[in-house]
Amino acid sequence: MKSIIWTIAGSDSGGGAGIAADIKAIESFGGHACTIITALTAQNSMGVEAINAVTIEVLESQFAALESDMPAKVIKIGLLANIQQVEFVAAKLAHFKANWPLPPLVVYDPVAVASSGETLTEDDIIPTLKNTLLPLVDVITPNTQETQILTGHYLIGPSAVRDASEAFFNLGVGAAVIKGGHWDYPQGYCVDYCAVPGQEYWLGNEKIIAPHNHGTGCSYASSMAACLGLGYPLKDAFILAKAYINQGLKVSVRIGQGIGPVAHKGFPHDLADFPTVIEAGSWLGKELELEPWDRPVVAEFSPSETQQLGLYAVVDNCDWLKLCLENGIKTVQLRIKNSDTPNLAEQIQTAVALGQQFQARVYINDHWQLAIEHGAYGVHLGQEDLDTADLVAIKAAGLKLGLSTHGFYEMLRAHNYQPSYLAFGAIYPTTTKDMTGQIQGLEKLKHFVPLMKAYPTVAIGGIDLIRAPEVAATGVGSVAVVRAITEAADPLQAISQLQQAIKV
Ligand SMILES: Cc1ncc(COP(=O)(O)OP(=O)(O)O)c(N)n1
Ligand SMILES: Cc1nc(C(=O)O)sc1CCOP(=O)(O)O
Ligand SMILES: [Mg+2]
Repeated sequence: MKSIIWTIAGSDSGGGAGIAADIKAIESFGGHACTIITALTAQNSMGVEAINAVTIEVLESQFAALESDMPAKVIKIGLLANIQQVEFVAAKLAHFKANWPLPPLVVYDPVAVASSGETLTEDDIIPTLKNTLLPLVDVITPNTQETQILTGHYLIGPSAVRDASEAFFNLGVGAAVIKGGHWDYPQGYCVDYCAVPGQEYWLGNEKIIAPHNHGTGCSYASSMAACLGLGYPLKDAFILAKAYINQGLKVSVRIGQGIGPVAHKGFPHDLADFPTVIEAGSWLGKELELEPWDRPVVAEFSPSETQQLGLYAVVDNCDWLKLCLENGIKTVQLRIKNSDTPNLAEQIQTAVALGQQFQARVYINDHWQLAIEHGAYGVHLGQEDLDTADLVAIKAAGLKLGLSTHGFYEMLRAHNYQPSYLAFGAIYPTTTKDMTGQIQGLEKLKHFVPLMKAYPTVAIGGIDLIRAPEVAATGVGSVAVVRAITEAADPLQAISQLQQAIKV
């Protein structure tokens, strides 16, 4: 069933922002948009002529109709036209959060000031917002101006952005997404910030000069709401929303005599529309004073000689490794998770030699120092390893590098390093490793593969003989398995059947 997203917002008679933008963005991501209209604004591409707030009775009737039949997974809030509306909506949200079996997530785009500069609210709602609504908000998506109004922090640099997000947390907000569309820092770039207590994400891309940008704030917040409704983690919703807006800005056109609306072009499929994940050590990271600033982002690892890595066996000792190679598997990983394994170095040395003997691609998981020491073909690393491994040394030694990714954000982060292949996981639930909260499913894999078509791609996690054909049908270049081989009643038969099953 489609996930239901309510949008509580104003109607823009010009069709560019508010409810109109919200519906288009939510539907673009496959959500179902339900609407609770707070005001019938009279506006066009030139500006706002009237607000026309609805009464609390009209608001109540919309809530009642939806609550009895179509409860929301995510509630996105835009324009609240007056203090009574703020108080009423806050009371409703408090009730839903306390009483619904599945409490809704609340995404709030504080439309305190219209992009045209005209205020859309009838009175000073800021104190009421802070006291009643913000403590119920899971994700707030203000622009720089709205951030300044709500937190009192003037965004003169990265540390002020951090301070502002802290101020939101102190007001009871769960996560802050501060949009940098109006912020020219670094010059010529558009940098967005997302934070939950203890964790922050920065995204950036060259500023897209698009005069027709009406409705970007509403569309951004609705895209995030839709993605959260689909079960994407916050960091993935963040990157998808930004890609959606970039895509829309690039093709937006004039409608009317003034500022036209951002375009709505469906789920973002073009890598060129995705922002860069800003890492400490990159030039953008240095501009933003991200730490540690002295760990350079190393890119362009030795390219793979083929896009199709085929059946990829992930095993924990050299007996299995040899059996796989003897039976024709050309991509194998030695994955020994216990660093105290007494003969670890010996096993890695043997694995390297077996790879050479069978002219196969043998990757060493985790132990990159020993992999370099013993002249391995390649290493496979996880996202955490990117913060600690000596990537300069791995690249200098000419080793291939495979990187794990779990979702859009990690995929775009891995893309910064231009590894030899990208692995997407966990596609299905698995008992080999705790992947709670990181199961991607086939539908996401269908997005990952074409986005990253420049790389050899690998799917991993819970893949067996039955699932292998549908995984291979996504176009992924390799299917990686542990248990489908090591726990098979007849491993040799399993290898042969898996090889057949992934031929598309
Ligand atoms: C092909 C492939 N993909 C993903 C992984 C997982 O690697 P990582 O995230 O480093 O986790 P551990 O395997 O170290 O637990 C992999 N090993 N191989
Ligand atoms: C080692 C590993 N890494 C994963 C990831 O998603 O990064 S899933 C996984 C386990 C794969 O084992 P099986 O084929 O037995 O499900
Ligand atoms: Mg690892």
